[in-house]
Amino acid sequence: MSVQTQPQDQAAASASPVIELREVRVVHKTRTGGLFRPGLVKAVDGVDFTISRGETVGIVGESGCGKTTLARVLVGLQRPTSGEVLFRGRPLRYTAPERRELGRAVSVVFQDPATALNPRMIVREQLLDPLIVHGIGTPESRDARVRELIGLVGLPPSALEVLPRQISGGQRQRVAIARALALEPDVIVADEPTSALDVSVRAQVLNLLTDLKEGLGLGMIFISHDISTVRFVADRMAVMNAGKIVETGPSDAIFASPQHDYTRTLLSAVPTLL
Ligand SMILES: Nc1ncnc2c1ncn2[C@@H]1O[C@H](COP(=O)(O)OP(=O)(O)OP(=O)(O)O)[C@@H](O)[C@H]1O
Repeated sequence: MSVQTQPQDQAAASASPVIELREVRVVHKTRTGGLFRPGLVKAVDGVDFTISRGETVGIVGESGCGKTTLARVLVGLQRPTSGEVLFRGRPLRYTAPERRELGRAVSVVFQDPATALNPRMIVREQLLDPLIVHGIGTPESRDARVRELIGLVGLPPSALEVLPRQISGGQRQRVAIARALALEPDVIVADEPTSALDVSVRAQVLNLLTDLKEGLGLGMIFISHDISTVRFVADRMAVMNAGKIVETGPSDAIFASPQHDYTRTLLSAVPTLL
């Protein structure tokens, strides 16, 4: 099943897809098959998926359904076992220059900012790092960009001078988001970006992500096990179960009238106020 662009996403419809997956499968080898006999897990099982600038698509499914493996395919960290990945319309061959270009165009925000950031580098260095690695700008323009980035995520310039452990979990995730924006990506993949945070700061980080993608016209793939959070962020969602996308459509329509049994199960776990 593919995730199609809706009429309300006119701008996105006219933009060409940044990433397109066609019948993508990823099979992992595991050690659980028995002695001398590795088992195989179909983590992603025949997924079609498209994302363009300006579009937000949520991916929802319970733990182990293949969301993170799919995210890794989307950012080029995982090669599919079969199927095709198109990057800006061309089949990805995973050459070093292509991976570099993909790394610039599609960035990722992971669940836990504590592991995404280097504990020994101050925030300024963490934000400068991608700019230096990609040879972008002069020392002066990089400094200006770093100040701009920290402002974009709602932190004061003084936050540039601290180590990750000197700020809160929510502030660390803001730094991770700033880092993900450093190379002006077309698409951000946010993989459970609020799951490791205190409940009290989750909404702030979600609001920041939605404001940024609207302000910057980014594409966003928002991944979560929580269907209510996905609905809050994404106009459209893809429901994933056992490696397959079993249902896709506007988030409100899926809430109002789920078509697949698995989606109904996810919705039955959503608390209501009545
Ligand atoms: N590197 C790996 N080697 C072997 N099996 C793996 C590997 N990565 C994932 N798997 C297995 O593939 C399946 C999908 O895992 P994946 O992490 O993509 O799902 P997920 O929906 O993101 O789950 P979670 O939210 O728990 O991370 C699971 O059965 C998992 O155990």
